[in-house]
Amino acid sequence: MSEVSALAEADISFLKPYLPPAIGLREPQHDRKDDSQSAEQPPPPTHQDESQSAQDRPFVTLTYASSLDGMISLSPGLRTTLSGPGTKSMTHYLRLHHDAILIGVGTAIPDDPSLNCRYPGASLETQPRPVIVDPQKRFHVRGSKVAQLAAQGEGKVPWLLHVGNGGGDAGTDEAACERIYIDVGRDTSAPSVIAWPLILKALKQNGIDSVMIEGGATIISTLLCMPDLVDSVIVTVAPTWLGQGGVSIAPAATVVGEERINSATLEQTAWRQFGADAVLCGRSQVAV
Ligand SMILES: NC(=O)C1=CN([C@@H]2O[C@H](COP(=O)(O)OP(=O)(O)OC[C@H]3O[C@@H](n4cnc5c(N)ncnc54)[C@H](OP(=O)(O)O)[C@@H]3O)[C@@H](O)[C@H]2O)C=CC1
Ligand SMILES: Nc1nc(O)c(N)c(N[C@@H]2O[C@H](COP(=O)(O)O)[C@@H](O)[C@H]2O)n1
Repeated sequence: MSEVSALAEADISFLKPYLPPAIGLREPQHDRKDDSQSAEQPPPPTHQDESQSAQDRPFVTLTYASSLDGMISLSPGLRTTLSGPGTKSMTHYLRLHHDAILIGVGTAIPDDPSLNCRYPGASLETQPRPVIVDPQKRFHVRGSKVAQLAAQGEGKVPWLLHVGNGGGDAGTDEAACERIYIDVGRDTSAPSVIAWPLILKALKQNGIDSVMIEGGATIISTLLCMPDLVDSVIVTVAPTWLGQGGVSIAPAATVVGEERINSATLEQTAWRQFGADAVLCGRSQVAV
């Protein structure tokens, strides 16, 4: 039996307002559970910055699974399952509705993820593009799960985002991926850090209109402090505590004058239970 099953109509209605606007185009027309329960309808999707986003960046969804103590893995580099069957199916439904899934190399190396969509009815055409932010070329894509799935026609060929201009020798991994080089300029104190507007612009220029950013901790924590770049946030909360020493989602502290203020807040929120887990959807609140 598949580990991922079709969502009930009420679950889909709950998620819909937080999905990229193209919703409907990729909906499999079969294998959906019937469910007469109707979810409350939050407001329709809005874009954080309509004029800028439509041109320069895709629709951005941040999504991850957290424990009750705000952790996403038991220890750095340890793949940790938090989502139950219902929220796992929800994640694959989200994957179905985005053009790309993005993770950092800090997740790609230890997790060796599949990054494909196993939702019932998903086809190769509807698969999201796996994207790995790997500025320093640390990920060996040949032999990785994501490359194997692409070779088997069960996922798309992954894109690796690097710093630079594409110079240098081609490595042995070339057939298994496509590389996108982003020039961050020479005069920078952090030469391996790519500004997020540049990452998102590169995706948009390569035809990505929606991206689901799944982690890890560094990437999610950073983007939570950039609400103008984020359209939706969808968090699975699992009823468990991972304990001290785990990897947590914690945006940088924000200080205004001499006062500590909250680092990030969601608005237009909605909660729903999927099996034993709770799912929180919201939009990043942009400071005025
Ligand atoms: N429960 C959940 O939902 C999830 C849990 N996880 C867990 O999270 C953990 C990994 O988190 P973490 O170690 O923070 O890794 P990340 O996946 O956030 O990757 C961090 C690395 O990505 C690169 N990177 C990130 N942002 C940028 C940028 N703006 N420009 C250039 N490079 C960038 C850097 O690579 P470099 O160091 O090479 O410069 C950085 O060290 C794992 O334990 C994983 O299992 C991950 C996803 C989801
Ligand atoms: N939603 C969610 N729940 C969990 O419990 C998780 N551990 C993760 N991890 C993320 O999903 C990726 C694995 O994807 P595949 O199933 O291998 O396709 C992993 O790399 C994390 O990004 N997510």
